[in-house]
Amino acid sequence: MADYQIINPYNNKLIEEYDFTGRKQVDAVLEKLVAGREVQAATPAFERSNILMRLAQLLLERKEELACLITEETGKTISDSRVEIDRAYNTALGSAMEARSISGEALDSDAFPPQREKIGVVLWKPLGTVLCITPFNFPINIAVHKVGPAFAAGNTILYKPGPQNKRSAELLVELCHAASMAESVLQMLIPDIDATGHAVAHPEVHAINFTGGTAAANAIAVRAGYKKLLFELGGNDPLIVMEDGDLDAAVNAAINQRFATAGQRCTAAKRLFVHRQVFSAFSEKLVAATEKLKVGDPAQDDTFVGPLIHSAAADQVQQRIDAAVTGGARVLFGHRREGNIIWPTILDNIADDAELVCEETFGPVMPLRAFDSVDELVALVNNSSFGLQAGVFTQQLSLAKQLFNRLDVGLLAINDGPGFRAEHFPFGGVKESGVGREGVRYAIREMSFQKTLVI
Ligand SMILES: NC(=O)c1ccc[n+]([C@@H]2O[C@H](COP(=O)([O-])OP(=O)(O)OC[C@H]3O[C@@H](n4cnc5c(N)ncnc54)[C@H](O)[C@@H]3O)[C@@H](O)[C@H]2O)c1
Ligand SMILES: O=CCS(=O)(=O)O
Repeated sequence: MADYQIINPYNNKLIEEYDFTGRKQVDAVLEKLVAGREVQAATPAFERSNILMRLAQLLLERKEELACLITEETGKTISDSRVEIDRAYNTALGSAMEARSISGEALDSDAFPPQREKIGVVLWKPLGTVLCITPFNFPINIAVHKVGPAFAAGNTILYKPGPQNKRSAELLVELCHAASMAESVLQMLIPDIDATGHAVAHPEVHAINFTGGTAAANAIAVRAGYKKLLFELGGNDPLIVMEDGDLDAAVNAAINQRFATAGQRCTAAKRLFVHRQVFSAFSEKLVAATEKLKVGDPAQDDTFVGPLIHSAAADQVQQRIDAAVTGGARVLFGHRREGNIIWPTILDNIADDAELVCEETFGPVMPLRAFDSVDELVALVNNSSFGLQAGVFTQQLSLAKQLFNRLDVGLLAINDGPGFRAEHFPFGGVKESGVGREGVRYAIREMSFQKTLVI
């Protein structure tokens, strides 16, 4: 039996089965990427930019093919998959633009005695070879968020996609090579866990750019030693509705940022905190909007919620919902499953220590929690091992600024949900949500080092 079977999460059909690669293939590919550093060193920034522009164009030209592959592999609805390719286009375009402006700074030595009349010229230089490891849920855009900036910075790249995403990843690499990214500059492998760890520890790998869960991140950190780590990890992001918040806008954000992608987003609105004064009105609007969502075949254009990535993922979400209900939670909508599909589910009266609330729950379920004061809200939101993003609906700018300062997150969106993301904004969290920042310009710096010339 093959090491891995790609099974369509909606219809359980076998798409492909294959064996993982081993340490020998990792060593052989890294030998190519060492040679590729000379190719990168000889490629000026404007040529790297042009290659990334061509990649952006190819992503648009092959959008439907890429979107269908994502839907087949992950069960993401075709409408969400198309949006992902539009986002990947922006990410590639942003990488192309930033490649032309990786600027450093000049320093005068006369800031401190003795007088030496020296000038320091500080430039950003590539680290060398970056191992880019991506998760299942946004297989193309998250890969472009790694490959694009790594290439723009002048690195060579070993790209390790999720095992479920082999075909979409292969097409992405085909497009990168068609855009003239040399094969000695970008290589893709799907090694087994041991060989992946071998790559992490390999002396010719200078940085690990990883997006995924905490368990994998911890395993990588153990093998990586003091290499540069860029970790984009989990989230348990709050969507907050204050007593003066726009309830229709908040419902729209909650629906799109929790039930789209079947809730499988690091920045999904996984916990909803609603001021008690508007709790009933918000809940009624939310249920009424949720009832209208189409659930089912992700290949249909009008489907809003498709299946989770596999049965184990659906089992975990169902068990957490069942446990919350057993613990006294009230079901306002949903609590239904068919195959790998979990219906959009809305609960309230949930215990604050329920696993559904305390852990990162990767599914279309919304726990609603009423609160009465800002101090209570801050304590509830910060009582998490994660700290990725947050969103608050309020008209009080002073309150929003207070929450910006008091919440342990990497981003606070005002009158939007925690799922807000612009590809060129800095992206990342605190605590167990990760280390470092993506967002094209910031990722370029993470995969570079500052080199100073003194004149
Ligand atoms: N912060 C972000 O930008 C972001 C974005 C998407 C997903 N995520 C997180 O990713 C998780 C869901 O994605 P997933 O299920 O693919 O995550 P995962 O951690 O299971 O896998 C992520 C990647 O790491 C690889 N991997 C797994 N174990 C490994 C190990 N021991 N050593 C090296 N590599 C290993 C996988 O093959 C995959 O390519 C969630 O926690 C989600 O919050 C975070
Ligand atoms: O899973 C999170 C990825 S994104 O949609 O926030 O970029």
